[in-house]
Amino acid sequence: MLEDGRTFHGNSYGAEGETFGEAVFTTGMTGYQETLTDPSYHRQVVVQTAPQIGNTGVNAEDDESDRIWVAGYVVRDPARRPSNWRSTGDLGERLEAEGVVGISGVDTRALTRHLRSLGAMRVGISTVDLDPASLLARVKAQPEMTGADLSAEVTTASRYTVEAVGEHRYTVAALDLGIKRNVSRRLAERGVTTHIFPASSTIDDLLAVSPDAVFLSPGPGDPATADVPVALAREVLSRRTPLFGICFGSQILGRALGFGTYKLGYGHRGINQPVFDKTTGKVEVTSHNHGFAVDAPLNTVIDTDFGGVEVSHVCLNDNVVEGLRALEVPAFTVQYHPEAAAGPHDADYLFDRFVELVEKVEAR
Ligand SMILES: NC(=O)CC[C@H](N)C(=O)O
Repeated sequence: MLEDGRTFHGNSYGAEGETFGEAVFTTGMTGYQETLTDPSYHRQVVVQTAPQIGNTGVNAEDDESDRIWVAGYVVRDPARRPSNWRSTGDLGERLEAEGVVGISGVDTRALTRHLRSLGAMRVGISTVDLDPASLLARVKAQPEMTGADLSAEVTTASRYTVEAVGEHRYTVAALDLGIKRNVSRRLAERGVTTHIFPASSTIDDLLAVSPDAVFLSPGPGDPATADVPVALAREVLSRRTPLFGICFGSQILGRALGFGTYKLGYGHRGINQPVFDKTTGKVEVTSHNHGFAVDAPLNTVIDTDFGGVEVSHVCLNDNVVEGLRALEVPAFTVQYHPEAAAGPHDADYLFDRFVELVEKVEAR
């Protein structure tokens, strides 16, 4: 039941019961396990446009966090029998085991077109309340994503460390606003040890590990609510410690530089979004999961409290800001996911850019 009253009937998939959230669609044809376990999908009911989901089962290696985060799951045709050499289980059974309410047999193409025309909106899925009027009333009583402050609900309870692989080169303090495992994995491959901090950490907490750089993670919710991490980012910028932000982290760094953020109509979620890197002139195919974006002018150097800043990356579908680069302090961001698993890997170079930025600052 969507908040505008449009209803889709289907079969129970995963757990029975009832769930509510923001209905969003993702166009990724692979990587459903990574999608489900991405904390940025907290409070969102994910609609998969790919018609068949679950074909390769689930495995022990691909989770991006230690649980499924989506509030609900909408698919067309779930696999009746998974088959893959890495598969250790069935997706429907895993959804059920984790209490995730889903629905199958839905015309996900019609649902996606509806969301694309009218925008992301609240939704409910129920196997218990089949009365449209009462379900609709409860959908409308749910909180909206605009104004949602969710970092405290997804962040780590205490600090932990992911060690560098091979020789240790640098130490990064990462603020966990909903981090995905592949971020620290990508850094570890480059000799970086990452200390992952709870969202409420202060600048002194971060400085206690003597970081060579700070990372602001992806995460769920409305960046306009993230005043505490924005203040922290401003302190990091003032200290000229290298700073890299991904997605939610990009929005926070954008706000720290003085930009506003706004909600997109239906967001970018998928793994084939074209992004133009203005620093190289190259187009990369990238993974996205964002419903908000930074509001900044595209083709000019913008004067901020921390010197000139330019938009470094732009989405070629709709000209949305996909990255920022500070010219006078060592800080940059991307709104999309260079750490993307199951790929694509075009944007992997951004982790090299981060390490090169740290190298440059250290060499001074
Ligand atoms: N993946 C993310 O970090 C998402 C950021 C933010 N919650 C958005 O939807 O835009």
